[in-house]
Amino acid sequence: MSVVLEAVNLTKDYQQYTALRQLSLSIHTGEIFCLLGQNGAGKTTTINLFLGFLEPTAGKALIKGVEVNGNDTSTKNMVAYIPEVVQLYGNLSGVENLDFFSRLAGFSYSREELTAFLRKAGLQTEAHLKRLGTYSKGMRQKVGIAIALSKNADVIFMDEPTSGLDPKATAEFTAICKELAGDGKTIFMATHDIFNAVNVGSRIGIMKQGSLVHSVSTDGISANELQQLYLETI
Ligand SMILES: Nc1ncnc2c1ncn2[C@@H]1O[C@H](COP(=O)(O)OP(=O)(O)OP(=O)(O)O)[C@@H](O)[C@H]1O
Repeated sequence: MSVVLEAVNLTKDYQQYTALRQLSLSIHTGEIFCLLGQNGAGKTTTINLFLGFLEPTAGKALIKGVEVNGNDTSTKNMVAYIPEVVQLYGNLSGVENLDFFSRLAGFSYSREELTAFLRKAGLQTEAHLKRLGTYSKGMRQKVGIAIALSKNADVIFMDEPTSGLDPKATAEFTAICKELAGDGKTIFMATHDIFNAVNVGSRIGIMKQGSLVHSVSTDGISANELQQLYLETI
């Protein structure tokens, strides 16, 4: 498996404060990496450095071997970002939102192709033509995933993807992530949801005050054991 995401001594300081301290990490194709840590541990900072929204103070972030540089779009084209609350147009339908955002990214798809992306993202066909304003949080998230698929992104970053989702929506989300990883997508999520991290993740990182303290495989680890490790760490 090839390395898709790499951080090499990646560091971000805000004046005197170090939000991310010498992160070194390699994530391979098809991995689902879940980053845990208390509020302020540096999870969003890590994602923003990979997305090129922030400039590192030291070290580098690479995507498929290409160094992330805020002024260069080459790595931006390889990634998609799904924020905690997916911002879409409430007056447009799911398919219209997808059409709009995929065009913005430079793609033009037929109606059949758009609905195929929505179905792949788990959105039921009956919902495709309904106004976004009527969608639940989980449904909006599925449109976010469909947008990521339509951009042909190799890596999908997610911030708090299961916060506020009910157990059924969380289970659906987990199944979709696993399917995408099986198709060769790489997923990096920041989360507080230990139980779901064990369920969905192939590897878990635990951050404390800007440092990655643990990076463990989920093979053979229970949610209770991970919770114990988390509590001992933070
Ligand atoms: N623009 C900024 N200026 C100064 N400090 C900042 C700035 N952005 C983030 N920080 C600080 O950097 C630290 C890491 O923040 P970050 O958002 O990465 O944490 P997080 O782990 O994502 O937290 P949460 O779980 O609350 O989202 C925090 O202490 C935060 O206050």
